Amino acid sequence: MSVLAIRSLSKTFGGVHAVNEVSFEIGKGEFLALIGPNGAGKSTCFNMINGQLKPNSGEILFEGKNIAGLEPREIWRLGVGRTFQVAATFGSMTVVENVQMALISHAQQTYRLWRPAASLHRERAIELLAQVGMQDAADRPSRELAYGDVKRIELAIALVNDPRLLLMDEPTAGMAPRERNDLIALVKRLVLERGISVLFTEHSMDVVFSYADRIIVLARGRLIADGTAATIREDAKVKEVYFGTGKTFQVHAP
Ligand SMILES: Nc1ncnc2c1ncn2[C@@H]1O[C@H](COP(=O)(O)OP(=O)(O)OP(=O)(O)O)[C@@H](O)[C@H]1O
Repeated sequence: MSVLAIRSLSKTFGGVHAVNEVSFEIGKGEFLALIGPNGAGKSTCFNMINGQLKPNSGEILFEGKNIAGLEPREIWRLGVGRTFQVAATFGSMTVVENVQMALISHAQQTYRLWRPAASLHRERAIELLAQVGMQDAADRPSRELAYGDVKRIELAIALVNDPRLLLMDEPTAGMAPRERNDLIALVKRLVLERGISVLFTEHSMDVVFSYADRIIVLARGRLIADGTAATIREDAKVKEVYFGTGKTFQVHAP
């Protein structure tokens, strides 16, 4: 059984078919890239899966259960993780406190318990930081971190609820090419080690074609291709929608 099965998913805004009868699946431990030109419907698709948007029609089966239309928190608790931007909100907290906060929230403890429980979950938080190579920075204020390191913390936080599916909408936005590769290589390692399935969007074709196990392509709300890097690179429809965008499908292995 697939971890996630999307069936005929649709969402319209006014008269715009942002996502139009889209169907695809993700297997266990699969690293799946969702690509497409601007306005293709990638974010809309993501936001329906994580609960921020309600679909007009279609099913989103997570481990066989239809989660379409559930609240984001319910979906998260079922085991669908996502990366959140921590940079702005929690800059004054230390790195480890940021992760502890997420653990406390996961355990449904309230914010007012935070102070007396400052050491709560520290051990588990350090463990999660170790998984993303950030344990040495545990007691540094988050605001002092380089951007690439903040992204690693966001990843550690996304692992707090032991997700079986992780959604990453443009995880490397704003990063330099080298940093992008490092982050995606780290995610890929976690996918392999923990057997998590990952759905990610990414504008760097180099990253997508180097790391994704499979690639699905949206254009104007419709799914136009689904296959391995080799298949997608040669797909006539894909070439057509990307023609003239300046994007190439060359693989520059990092
Ligand atoms: N809240 C909204 N209200 C109205 N139209 C929207 C809304 N969100 C998205 N759209 C429209 O839906 C279509 C798909 O947008 P979406 O943001 O999902 O595409 P995308 O593939 O993520 O694009 P990008 O790569 O530029 O982020 C676009 O035509 C967009 O203008």
